Amino acid sequence: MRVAAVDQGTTSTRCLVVEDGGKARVAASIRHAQHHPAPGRVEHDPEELLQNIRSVLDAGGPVEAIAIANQGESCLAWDAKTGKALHPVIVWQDARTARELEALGAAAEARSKAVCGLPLDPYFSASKMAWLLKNVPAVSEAHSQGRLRLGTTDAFFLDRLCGSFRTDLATASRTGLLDLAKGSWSTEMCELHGVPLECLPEIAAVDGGFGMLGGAPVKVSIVDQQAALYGHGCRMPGDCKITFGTGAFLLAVSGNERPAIEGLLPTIAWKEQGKPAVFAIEGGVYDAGAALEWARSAGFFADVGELDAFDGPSALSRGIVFVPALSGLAAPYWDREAAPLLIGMDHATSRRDLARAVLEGIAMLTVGLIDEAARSAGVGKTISIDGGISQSAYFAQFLASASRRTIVVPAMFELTALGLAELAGVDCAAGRAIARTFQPDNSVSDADRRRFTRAVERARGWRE
Ligand SMILES: O=P(O)(O)OC[C@H](O)CO
Repeated sequence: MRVAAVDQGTTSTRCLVVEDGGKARVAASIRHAQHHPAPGRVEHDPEELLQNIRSVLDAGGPVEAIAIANQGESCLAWDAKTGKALHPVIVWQDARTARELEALGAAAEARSKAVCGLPLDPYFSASKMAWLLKNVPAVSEAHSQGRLRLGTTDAFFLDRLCGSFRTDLATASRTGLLDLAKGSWSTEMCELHGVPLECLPEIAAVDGGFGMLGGAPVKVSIVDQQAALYGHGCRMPGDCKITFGTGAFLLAVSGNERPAIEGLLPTIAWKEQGKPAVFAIEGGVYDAGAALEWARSAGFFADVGELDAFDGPSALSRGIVFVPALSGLAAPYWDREAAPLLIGMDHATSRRDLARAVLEGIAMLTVGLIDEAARSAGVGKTISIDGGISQSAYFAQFLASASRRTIVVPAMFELTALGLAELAGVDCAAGRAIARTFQPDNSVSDADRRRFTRAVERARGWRE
């Protein structure tokens, strides 16, 4: 079978054509514009994303099936009659609704955690959809005329491309509106946020079938992180992956019951037709690749090749610490007021020390996620990682040593696409070879770990 696996992510839209045996080729990859209309706001042009999906699929040529991954919590409003978007996509990184959520108070947050497993953070779609209704006249007008559709980007793409106004259970679990126990939209959460339930898409299994596109069925639709979890081959409770993209996202399979956890989040890993939903625990670092991009623009390094190896003891062990809280701190802190912190330099500190501190800071925030995951639900001794930063041998070794776990890097770079193809029925087992393995050594001490924790405490609440 030949499947076009489309990864519509935060920064680009990619299409890989994957065949049985896991043989994959990148057909096309197109970057799209990031719009920052005001501080803390991040938007995408929905028509640009749609056009990019069409273009990368065209480049892929004829296939027997299509599978699409979406960028998670990013969402928008559109007109049911014309299909026209009524506002740009509000991207998952966008924090414009922080105040509104704070005003909802602690009792509301406790209900949100109980019903959908998520805190009241602007990261999730619910408050973004509410913002659209309250602040965009075209959206409230469409609502009063019964023409409004609200959804994550997948529902918009599928509606426009295949005439199928649907989302899947895994993506729905990222909105803050899903009743995790029932697997359906929660009336209580919709009322809490002021999101009209009747404007939301129907919820399907990830392989529920989403209509036809260019003569091929869209067999699979799912969040990119969950697709990557599947692509890493994680199936059993404790199997864990971390993807280092714009942010860093840890997911660990937890089984068929909602995991009882604190700090990290229960989420749906996937739900295949005729099978029970599989749960995962999830934790994110808002800025991973994004922090590295910032470090590059600040002149800490010029080329990623410079980040593969460093001499001598870590920056952290020498007291030079970077906390990459450019967008605040996500799990387990949920602190949008945290700010980036770079501390511990002296007259001898070099540009290279700073670049190294940035890498180590990203790794240390991720170690915090691993520790939390291990505390609450269990994480195996081996963790599989992917994404841009995973290619730095220094980073992977540091992560292994700091987390006290074996870190493996698969040979296949495109794990999201691999997961999509597998969910669509392509046999990819042969494509899942491990390229590199990093065993923990004693280069990161308990004192180093405590030092980083102290730096995080200093970074918190700065933007108050
Ligand atoms: O598009 P990515 O790869 O940056 O992933 C986005 C995440 O799903 C956001 O939660």
